[in-house]
Amino acid sequence: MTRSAIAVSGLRKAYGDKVVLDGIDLTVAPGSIYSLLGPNGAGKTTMVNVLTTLLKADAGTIRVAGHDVATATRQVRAAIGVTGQFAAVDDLLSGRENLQLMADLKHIRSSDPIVTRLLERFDLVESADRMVSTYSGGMRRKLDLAMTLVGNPQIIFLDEPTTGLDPRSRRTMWAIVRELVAEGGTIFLTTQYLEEADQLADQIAVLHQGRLVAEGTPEELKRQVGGSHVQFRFAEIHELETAARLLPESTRDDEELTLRVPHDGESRSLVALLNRLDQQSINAQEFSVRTPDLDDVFLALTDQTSTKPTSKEAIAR
Ligand SMILES: Nc1ncnc2c1ncn2[C@@H]1O[C@H](COP(=O)(O)OP(=O)(O)OP(=O)(O)O)[C@@H](O)[C@H]1O
Repeated sequence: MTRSAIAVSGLRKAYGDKVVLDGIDLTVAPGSIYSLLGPNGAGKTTMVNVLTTLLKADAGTIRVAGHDVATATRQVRAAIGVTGQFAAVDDLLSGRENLQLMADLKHIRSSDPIVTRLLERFDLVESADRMVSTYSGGMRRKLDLAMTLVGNPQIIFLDEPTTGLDPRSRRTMWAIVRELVAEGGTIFLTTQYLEEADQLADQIAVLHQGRLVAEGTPEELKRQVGGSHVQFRFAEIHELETAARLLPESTRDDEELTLRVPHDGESRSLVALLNRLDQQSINAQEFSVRTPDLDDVFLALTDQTSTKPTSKEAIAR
């Protein structure tokens, strides 16, 4: 059996009487991307800090790269790289100097070729000798990740690596993350962006109120909230009532005047459905066909049913 890159059992962590992680079990397969998804304050950074030896757990067994984080801190640190939300980058040094400093900290001799390769890889050659204070947010994130890769860590922790980045920089970052995994690395990624987890992760875990409320592949999680459906909105309650009687498989929302009808996603059955309504002279003010996305999963799991996030990507706080 292949050894897990990360194996966590019964992890608990509280700050005073505030329990942040309340019995977490998870395993991460080598060479995969595992995404821990949760809104602000869910405990994602706390989890990363425990797994990367920066913070002691109150209870539980945690092995990273086969080493116990409580007793083999040095071995764990040698096997991992961590890119934090607040970059460890020094603003008053150039990009090249930051990378060199990291190589020195890791006691890497003759680091020049390594630094040059990383600058090339992250498209930072032109700005390599400029002070980091002049870099854009996207460039800083790339430099931060480049610094994490100094010393070729087996397991890379990315704590919200794209928060605050524009869509183009976010996509560049995703491409880099995919490359790292293609090269055999293991990624533990925290994010509050559903789209990011959907795009990148092999396994997603949803963290809510200290517990993992769901775990699975993006497809498995989407399946949990059911299949596609058509949603109709009516102008009058009597139209909703007539439509609901006609379509007993539907679920209705009297306040919103909407009706949700399960649907197989095919155009022919959509036409048949619309015809059934039309034959009874029922006219919906609007309708939409929806396949479940991770927004639905998150809202269903955490019971935040009142409002849908305005951006498809972001989970509402
Ligand atoms: N050192 C600390 N002392 C007390 N409470 C803390 C400490 N660090 C974090 N917390 C609290 O623990 C909870 C989890 O915080 P954490 O930073 O792990 O969440 P997060 O999911 O990473 O959030 P974000 O997305 O906002 O970074 C929050 O309520 C936070 O206020």
